[in-house]
Amino acid sequence: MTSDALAQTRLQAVLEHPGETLVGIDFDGTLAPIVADPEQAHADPRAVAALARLGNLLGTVAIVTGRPARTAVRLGGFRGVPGLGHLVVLGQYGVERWDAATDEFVIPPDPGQVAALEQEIPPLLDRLGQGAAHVEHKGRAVVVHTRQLPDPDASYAALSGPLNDLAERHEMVVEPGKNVLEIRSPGIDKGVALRAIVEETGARQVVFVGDDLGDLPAFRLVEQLRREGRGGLLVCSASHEEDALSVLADVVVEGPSGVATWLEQLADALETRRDAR
Ligand SMILES: O=P(O)(O)OC[C@H]1O[C@H](O[C@H]2O[C@H](CO)[C@@H](O)[C@H](O)[C@H]2O)[C@H](O)[C@@H](O)[C@@H]1O
Repeated sequence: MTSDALAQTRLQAVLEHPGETLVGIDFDGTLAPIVADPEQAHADPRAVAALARLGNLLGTVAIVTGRPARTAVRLGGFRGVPGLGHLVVLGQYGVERWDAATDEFVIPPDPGQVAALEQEIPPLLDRLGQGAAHVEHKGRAVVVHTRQLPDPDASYAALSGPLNDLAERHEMVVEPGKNVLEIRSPGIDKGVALRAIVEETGARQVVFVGDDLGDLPAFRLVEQLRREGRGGLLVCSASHEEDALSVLADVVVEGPSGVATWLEQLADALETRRDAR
């Protein structure tokens, strides 16, 4: 079968079994455009509207993000949206959770070593001539951004080794991303998070939509689920910044606006089938 035919077959399985389908979707670069200030990364309203339609059609819709769950809920504008009454947000790579149905957050305490590690970051950045880098504090993780620096790629290269060494000394790991080096605890990733919600919901078809290296474990998990006999469809939100996911994807769309269009088309197709019954 050609890859196009395979993608079509995988989509068809979703269309035929929406009630047993889980859609997992990343936030930054997928639902929200990449912008310089992480506090200004709001979800595309078209994507949120499409997710609300899908919330009435599919078994489960879950946001799986590196953002803290509270931040994702706020920047996504997900609270109180009709159709998103059962949305699940898995934040900080699955450590945190928000359920729209109860409006409850489950947020474990921050790991103790983060505070000590954070204190070392400003002098380290200064020593490396990168003192203007934006530092995002996420409680259980800390993120150094190079996007707003004069040469983001050179700064990224200069910071990568020293931040990895710092993380290692504090028994943490670096999650690389688009102009970001995020220091966080090991042991959980989006693949682990996605596996847990797939088992919890009993989903037989899993769609995952992502754009960056942090989404790779979720892509790998969907490949694994296929080997275990479940259906899986992978959608890449493509950009010039990262191409690791496009080779694995069944569907490649152009950034968050392409994702919004793809979600709208999925909702259209599912509604047409529902109305024809
Ligand atoms: O798992 P995600 O939802 O993709 O979150 C991963 C990281 O995304 C954020 O950074 C990215 O988006 C920023 C806003 O558009 C952009 O400025 C940055 O360059 C991107 O890498 C976020 O700030 C991090 O905390 C997340 O870990």
